[in-house]
Amino acid sequence: MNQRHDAPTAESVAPARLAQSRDEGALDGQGLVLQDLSVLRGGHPVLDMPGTLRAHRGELTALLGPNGAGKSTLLQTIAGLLPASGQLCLDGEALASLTPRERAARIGYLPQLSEGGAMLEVFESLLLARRLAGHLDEQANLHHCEALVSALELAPLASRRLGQLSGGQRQRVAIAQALVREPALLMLDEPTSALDLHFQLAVLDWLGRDARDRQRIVIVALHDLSLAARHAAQLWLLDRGRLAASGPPREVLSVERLREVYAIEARVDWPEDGSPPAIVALRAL
Ligand SMILES: Nc1ncnc2c1ncn2[C@@H]1O[C@H](COP(=O)(O)OP(=O)(O)OP(=O)(O)O)[C@@H](O)[C@H]1O
Repeated sequence: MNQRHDAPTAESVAPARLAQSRDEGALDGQGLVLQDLSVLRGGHPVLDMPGTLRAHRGELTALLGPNGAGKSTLLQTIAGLLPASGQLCLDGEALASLTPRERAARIGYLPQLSEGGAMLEVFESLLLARRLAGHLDEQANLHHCEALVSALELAPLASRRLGQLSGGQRQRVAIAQALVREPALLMLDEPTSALDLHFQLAVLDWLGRDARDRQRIVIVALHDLSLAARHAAQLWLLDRGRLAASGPPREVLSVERLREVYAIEARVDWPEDGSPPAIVALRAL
């Protein structure tokens, strides 16, 4: 197997040659800013991201990279679940200075696998998630949950218990549970992994629209490059714990870069008529 797909090691996590240049050095201002971030797991370096990276309000940012590249580690670090060195600022405020309660109110994080609450009904679970996030106006809560149920096509499931749902249905409810809290920063780790083609498109459409309408920062870890290219305003591409590239999809997703990072031969089509891009993996190298 190609060495590129090996887990990062102390040797492979060298300082990234390509540091993000947008907003270099700016920790203030709107959005999420990461600066000189590095993370150890089990005593080994798994993320090393020198430079400054910003996720903007109102935009969907897709986090890409092969297995073991560090996507979940990065999201867990931003969520405050892993210690890191470097700076993390949300709308100009250091995340480290927030209390756990403040952090929980402002940051929503949906892990790759989320279980629990099997006996709760879908609608009840949304109301509970919203109340736990500190939204106490019951009328507004009902209204908000109903709107979300409709938007994510959950109405037929509203009174079903979570434990009785299929994997894809459960995943859609988990996305709704994260959204219903209305965090300023929403991070979802592979939220479309169990969804059929209709819901992959519908959910990402909705997340993009929600980011724009509510000026939310949304970061989504994805493996599907076509989905990322179609829905994200910018991409962060990780490779063995380093930032290989960041920027608009058309700049990041070149045939050469996919060969280098994913060890694949790919076809990358950006239709001139503005229709969605198609990225097809042709062969593993
Ligand atoms: N609990 C842990 N303890 C020690 N090392 C870990 C732990 N979890 C992950 N790692 C290591 O951290 C590195 C990054 O893993 P991470 O889960 O962030 O990758 P990923 O990009 O999300 O991968 P995938 O696409 O497979 O989900 C890998 O080398 C992995 O082996």
